[in-house]
Amino acid sequence: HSNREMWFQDLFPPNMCPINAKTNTFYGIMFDAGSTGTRIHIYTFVQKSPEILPELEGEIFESVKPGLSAYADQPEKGAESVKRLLDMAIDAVPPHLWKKTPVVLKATAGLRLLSEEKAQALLSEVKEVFEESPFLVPEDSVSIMDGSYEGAVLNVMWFAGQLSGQNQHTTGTLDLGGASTQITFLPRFEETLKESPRDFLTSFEMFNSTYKLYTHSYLGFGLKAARLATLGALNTEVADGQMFRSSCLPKQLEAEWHFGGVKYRYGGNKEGETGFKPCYLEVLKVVKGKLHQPDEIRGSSFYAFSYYYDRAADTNLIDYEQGGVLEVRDFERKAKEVCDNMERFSSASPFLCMDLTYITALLKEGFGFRDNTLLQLTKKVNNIETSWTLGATFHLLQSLGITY
Ligand SMILES: Nc1nc2c(ncn2[C@@H]2O[C@H](COP(=O)(O)OP(=O)(O)O)[C@@H](O)[C@H]2O)c(=O)[nH]1
Ligand SMILES: [Ca+2]
Repeated sequence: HSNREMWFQDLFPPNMCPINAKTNTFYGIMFDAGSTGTRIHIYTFVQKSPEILPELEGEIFESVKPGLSAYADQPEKGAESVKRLLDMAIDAVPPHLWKKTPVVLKATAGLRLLSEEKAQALLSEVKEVFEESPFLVPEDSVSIMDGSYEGAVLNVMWFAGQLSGQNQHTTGTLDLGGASTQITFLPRFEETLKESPRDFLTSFEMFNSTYKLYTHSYLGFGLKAARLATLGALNTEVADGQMFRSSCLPKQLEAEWHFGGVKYRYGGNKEGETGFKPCYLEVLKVVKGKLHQPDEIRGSSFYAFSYYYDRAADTNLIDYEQGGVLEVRDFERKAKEVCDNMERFSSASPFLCMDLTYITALLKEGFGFRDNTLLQLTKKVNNIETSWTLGATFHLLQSLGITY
């Protein structure tokens, strides 16, 4: 279908062809440079007339691991991983639209955790790759994204009903990345606006509407950063051969782990305690009192993405393809099951107990959700990855005047 359309457009420029007179097809290329991987999203939009919003027609998605921050000391190699993904766009976008197709990379928490100097070196190598490509390179095309923007574009997408259809009961979105975590919702009560820190509230314009949002990104509270925090290894100088131990890990375990360009040695409590109870106490130190708890969300339901989804799927709480609906207490039940029977889960990641326990503590003690708060776990809707990248691309196309 799309091949025919391209053939058609090449022969008859849209403005000369009566059938096509009002149909406008355009593309947007958005890179998500996350802490654990780099992903390219190539979106196709179709706008049938100036009065209605463009529709998302399709997406091409590809990803590579590790993320850019793993190339902290080899920025050129990092940029190379971006170039390989960008080559896909050369094939995906028809040549006559290259110059009108913007390419943007937004880095999230992984780069925020690097030194300014190393992060900038990576970004400028990537910028060079973009400049050498045939695509439109807007100003600020390569940057570290503001955490609240990340939350906003993810949430607004859902509210605009572009993807989700009508779901009036779900108030907001939760995203759990490797290095940071976001919470975003549309406040319903005046009280929430009054008692929230000022920088947690933002106005956001999209789809010709203004949304007043509560949104915050907690840096260092992503799943992988939380592992380090639980081990006591986050933001510390790691001495050579230093060993970090936790009751959340299998007793006999001793291993190595690379994150953000640093090598960590970690292991279980050989002699001491292991299991859910001591683990929960360890993890609690990481979250307790560290997050703002808006009253009105305690019993609301939320969409939950990324590692919430991945860990729920890993432990069969939801179907890997379909997703599902869970209560907060389901994560706790599963955390107990895994932590109190670590031998039985030895084929899974050694961090499974810690991850599930962290998710439980983050939801209950961090955000203050109730045991029966509903979480809607979703990965794809109509075959489109649910990601902030779609909202950000839409926003970008609007600001460049590429849509009508
Ligand atoms: N559905 C979906 N999940 C994604 C996508 N990109 C990343 N993720 C998830 O995001 C998590 C990793 O977070 P990451 O983005 O690397 O770290 P961050 O920089 O802290 O946000 C994992 O759970 C991934 O499965 C995507 O395009 N679609
Ligand atoms: Ca992310």
